[in-house]
Amino acid sequence: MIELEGLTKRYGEKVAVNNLTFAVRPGIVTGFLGPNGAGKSTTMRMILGLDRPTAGDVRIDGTHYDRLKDPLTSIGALLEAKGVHPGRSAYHHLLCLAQSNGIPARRVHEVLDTVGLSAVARKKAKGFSLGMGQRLGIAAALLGDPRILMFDEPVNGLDPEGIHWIRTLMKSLAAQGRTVFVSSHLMSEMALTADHLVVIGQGRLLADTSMAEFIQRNSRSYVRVRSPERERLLDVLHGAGITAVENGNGTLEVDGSKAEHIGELAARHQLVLHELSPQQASLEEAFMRLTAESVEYHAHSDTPASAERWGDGWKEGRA
Ligand SMILES: Nc1ncnc2c1ncn2[C@@H]1O[C@H](COP(=O)(O)OP(=O)(O)OP(=O)(O)O)[C@@H](O)[C@H]1O
Repeated sequence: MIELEGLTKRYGEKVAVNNLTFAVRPGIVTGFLGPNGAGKSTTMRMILGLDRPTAGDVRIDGTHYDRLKDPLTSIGALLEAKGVHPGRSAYHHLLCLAQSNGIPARRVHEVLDTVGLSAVARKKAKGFSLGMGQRLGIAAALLGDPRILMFDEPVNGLDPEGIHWIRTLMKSLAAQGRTVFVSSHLMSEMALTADHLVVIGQGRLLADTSMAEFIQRNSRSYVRVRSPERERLLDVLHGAGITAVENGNGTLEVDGSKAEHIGELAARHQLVLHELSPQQASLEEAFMRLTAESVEYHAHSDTPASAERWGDGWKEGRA
């Protein structure tokens, strides 16, 4: 478990991380989401003791990182492209890391196998593709067989096969009971990977919620209807107790009614329809709305947004 309490980091006037309090639990994948510059990397660096917090506290299974006996056996991390000596092979890079951390050499073979690099283990790292480099970074994170794993934007720049592989790996690590904390600025990616979400914007906590709840709150479905006889359509819908919202470009959005029902109603009144399409608001859209609100909110108030606010904010914004 990773526990943050009031974690804050300032760089001069800039507050990169602002009073973050949350816990990352074992057995699930927790997604750490926020737009570029939200403070994700800074938070992860503080968890690893690479940056000193200005205020607040962070603990790894109850202990500060710098007091962990064998850190690599407690927490493994993939931060931005690690400094691998270009002339060194994947095998030697991992072997050096293992030897300097008291980890048996057989683990090097095991992790090379896990990440699928065994066949190129003796090749020099300078010939590695971006995807191979990511796999090597992940192998290093797994080396100490840690209970906690942290990945900063692990799918950046990877091809679909690499993305799928990382997604599967994270889920299997969580299924083994490990704590998996992964950052991304893409909601669509997290929707497929994470069980739980922590969202930050401008260093502040915006949401700490299960993915199921996020989806339930934000996947609003509605029907888009367009007719050359818009006023008559509105009257017919109104007469049937259906509320339609005009969205400005001549189309209507209808909540709480199926497309079939609207189509049959229109046919009964001999109304021509040019469009009748069920729509689903995307999670990416909901995430952008949530984080955009944080910017606006930041300008007007000092109080952090609550988890409730973003759910309702989305609905209010659509009305
Ligand atoms: N060493 C530093 N000195 C000054 N400002 C910094 C430093 N490191 C980060 N910042 C600032 O702190 C804020 C948070 O940066 P951080 O890299 O943690 O965000 P992020 O969410 O990881 O973004 P990205 O997705 O772009 O990596 C940014 O405004 C950044 O410019």
